[in-house]
Amino acid sequence: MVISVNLLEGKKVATALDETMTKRVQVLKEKGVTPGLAVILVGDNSASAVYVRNKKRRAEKLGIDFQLIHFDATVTEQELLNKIDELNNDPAIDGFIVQLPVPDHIDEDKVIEAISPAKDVDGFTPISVGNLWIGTPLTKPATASGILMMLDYYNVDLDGKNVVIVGRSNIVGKPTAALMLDRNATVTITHSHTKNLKEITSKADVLVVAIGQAKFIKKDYVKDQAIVIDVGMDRDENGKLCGDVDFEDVKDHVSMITPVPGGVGPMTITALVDQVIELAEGRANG
Ligand SMILES: Nc1nc(=O)c2c([nH]1)NC[C@@H]1CN(c3ccc(C(=O)N[C@@H](CCC(=O)O)C(=O)O)cc3)C=[N+]21
Repeated sequence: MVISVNLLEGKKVATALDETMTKRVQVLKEKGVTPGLAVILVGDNSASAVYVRNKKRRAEKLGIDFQLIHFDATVTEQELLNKIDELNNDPAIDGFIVQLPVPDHIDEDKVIEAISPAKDVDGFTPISVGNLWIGTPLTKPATASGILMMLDYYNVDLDGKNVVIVGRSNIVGKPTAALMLDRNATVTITHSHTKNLKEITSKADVLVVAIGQAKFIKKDYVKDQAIVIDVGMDRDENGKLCGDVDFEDVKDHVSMITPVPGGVGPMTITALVDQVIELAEGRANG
């Protein structure tokens, strides 16, 4: 008998959760409130364009007003800051994000700090990050939140589990650690200077990988029957989309694993639109 690997199918979970979210949007519309999401995209990064297109598709499917503000790569920092100020004060916009990365001549920290924490659906402003770490989140970073929504869907209990996160980015590694700590997991964050990485990752009950290196994690990094969450969006030697985990190498060794594509990516978008709907619900209820 061939036992096939248990996939954490983000794409299917996302579709299942869309139903409840669509209903929430309908209830809001009956109250005269349409959730509004804006995305600021700077330049022509082709990966960013794909992600933004996916966000637009999902938002519109749910009945959310979606506004794309696309600036040329040559936009000045001040023009970008002016647009952010405008969105901060636009009552039709419940939340917005500035798709990262921005071009080098623009100070990313300055841009993020200009976003009103009340509309920061990425959860990237210093106020949002502080609130996340003290356990009173205003908004939650979408990838981290999407990972938890997916684990909840599959009834994975994190309490007391050994979680190892590979990658310490502000967008994924750190916020995922914060949310999992809140679920009483024992969390270790590893990174490029970590010594004996393999020894640490192979003790993980749940291994989260977000480093942006194609197929970096092989079988010998993974504990038998571990749960593996692959946040990577990389290209393999043939230019095919793949993750940070060598799926074929580890798949017979793990209890559950996210595919790439179809895993964390769609859940990131689910978490983003969920956040926008939640803010709109706050607006509707005054
Ligand atoms: N301010 C900001 N917030 C973000 O949330 C943000 C960002 N900047 N910059 C880039 C990363 C990346 N990200 C993804 C979203 C959707 C997919 C997604 O839909 N992935 C599909 C396939 C995509 C494809 O076909 O290439 C999948 O995994 O099945 C992936 C990655 C959001 N990010």
